[in-house]
Amino acid sequence: MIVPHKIIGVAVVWNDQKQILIDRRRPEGKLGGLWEFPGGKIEPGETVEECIRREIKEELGIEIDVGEHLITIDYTYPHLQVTLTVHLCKHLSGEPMPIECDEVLWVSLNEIEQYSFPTANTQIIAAIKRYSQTRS
Ligand SMILES: Nc1nc2c([nH]c(=O)n2[C@H]2C[C@H](O)[C@@H](COP(=O)(O)OP(=O)(O)OP(=O)(O)O)O2)c(=O)[nH]1
Ligand SMILES: [Mg+2]
Repeated sequence: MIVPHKIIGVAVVWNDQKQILIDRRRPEGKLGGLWEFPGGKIEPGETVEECIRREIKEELGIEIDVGEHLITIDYTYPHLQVTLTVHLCKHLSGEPMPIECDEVLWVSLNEIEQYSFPTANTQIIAAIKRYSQTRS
């Protein structure tokens, strides 16, 4: 069966306390109620970096600095194929607000396992852990 393919820019946003921003998807729909890293579909003519900066402003009302590419994940759910292009980002200003989601939260890398993410995110979280080990 052919499923739709979405290309998504995804932000791993760090603050000065070495916490990461996660948001909870609205309860309705596929993957409802799960936590994710903020992001969304790349629009025509937009770079991944531009997409990520725009989506984070739209969804959470904050300004970020979009930094280096962390990992790209291709994953196929029963209903959808996603390509998640993940960048490491730095929080610049603004208090995150749940504009298009249910909840937003700053979490430490140690706490992140306590939250339920879509299956594709397992690889993202592993990559964040590898990255933070090489840095410390
Ligand atoms: N933003 C984000 N999306 C993720 C993650 N993991 C994951 O599987 N996804 C999937 C869920 C969605 O199907 C897709 C993101 O698409 P989207 O944000 O543009 O669209 P959506 O499903 O929330 O809703 P819509 O705008 O299409 O109505 O990628 C993640 O960590 N962050
Ligand atoms: Mg989204």
